[in-house]
Amino acid sequence: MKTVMEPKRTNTTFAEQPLTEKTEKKPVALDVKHLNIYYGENHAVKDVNFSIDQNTVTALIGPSGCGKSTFLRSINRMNDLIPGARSTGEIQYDDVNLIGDDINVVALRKEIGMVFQKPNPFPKSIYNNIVHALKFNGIRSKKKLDGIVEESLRKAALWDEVKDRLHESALSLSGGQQQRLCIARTLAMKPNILLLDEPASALDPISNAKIEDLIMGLKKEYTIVIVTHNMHQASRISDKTAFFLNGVLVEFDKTDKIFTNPSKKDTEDYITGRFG
Ligand SMILES: Nc1ncnc2c1ncn2[C@@H]1O[C@H](COP(=O)(O)OP(=O)(O)OP(=O)(O)O)[C@@H](O)[C@H]1O
Repeated sequence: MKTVMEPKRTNTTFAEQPLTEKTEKKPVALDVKHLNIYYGENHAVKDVNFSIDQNTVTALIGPSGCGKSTFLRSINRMNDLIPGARSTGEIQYDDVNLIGDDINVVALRKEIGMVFQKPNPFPKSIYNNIVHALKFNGIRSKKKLDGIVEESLRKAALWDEVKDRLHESALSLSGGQQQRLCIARTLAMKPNILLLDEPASALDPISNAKIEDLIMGLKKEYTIVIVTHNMHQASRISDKTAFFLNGVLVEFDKTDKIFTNPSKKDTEDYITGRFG
């Protein structure tokens, strides 16, 4: 696996820095230990401990404000952008603590990509949405860029719908297509882990189903962590489910177990809709 430690300076630019050698994938993708996240005085994530296996889909569920998105954003350091946010503890990834001080956040976000609730394509062509970051990272060969565009769009189950209109504006796509384009854009960076923050909640049921199928297919190649408010979606697509409440990880287990025989009463109350 690639590493996200601050790369050694060479005569290439910072953005072009290679992410160093690949070694064998470990069975655990992310190992979270005593993770605490604060916004000023607000203790939003409280002493969370669990590990996420490679090539699985993990659903994060829980009522609004329980810390799901905060936890998700901490994995690729998006919380760094929020004034007053700070974290303690560890998120181990390939023997590197992702919340440590010595992390190259640019490299980290290539390896751990994120897709948000609202599709946010650039106001550029479909093609340029995919190649934008690749060009920034020094890839110039048209043949290579064309290849990555096709590969990413195929993986995101969008190629057949857009292959004849690659140079049209991404904004001309439907919401569901835009979201698959955003997934393709993330896949073009060749990540190991995909973080999805309610990626289908703003979409119609057919687009939602396409995104769910896509996620289930992508886990062969990627480790996926998804925040969802949709219990049916969590039970359909995830292997494991983490239930958060008031910043605490109440229960983490196989999805079947969480939805059929949870160990904690709070989990049962939440999944059966008796909560709040
Ligand atoms: N940018 C921010 N600045 C300050 N506090 C924040 C910020 N984002 C979230 N919080 C606080 O952190 C806590 C957890 O919020 P978070 O958004 O992580 O919950 P969530 O479970 O993802 O909620 P939702 O399901 O509504 O998206 C809440 O108390 C919230 O007010």
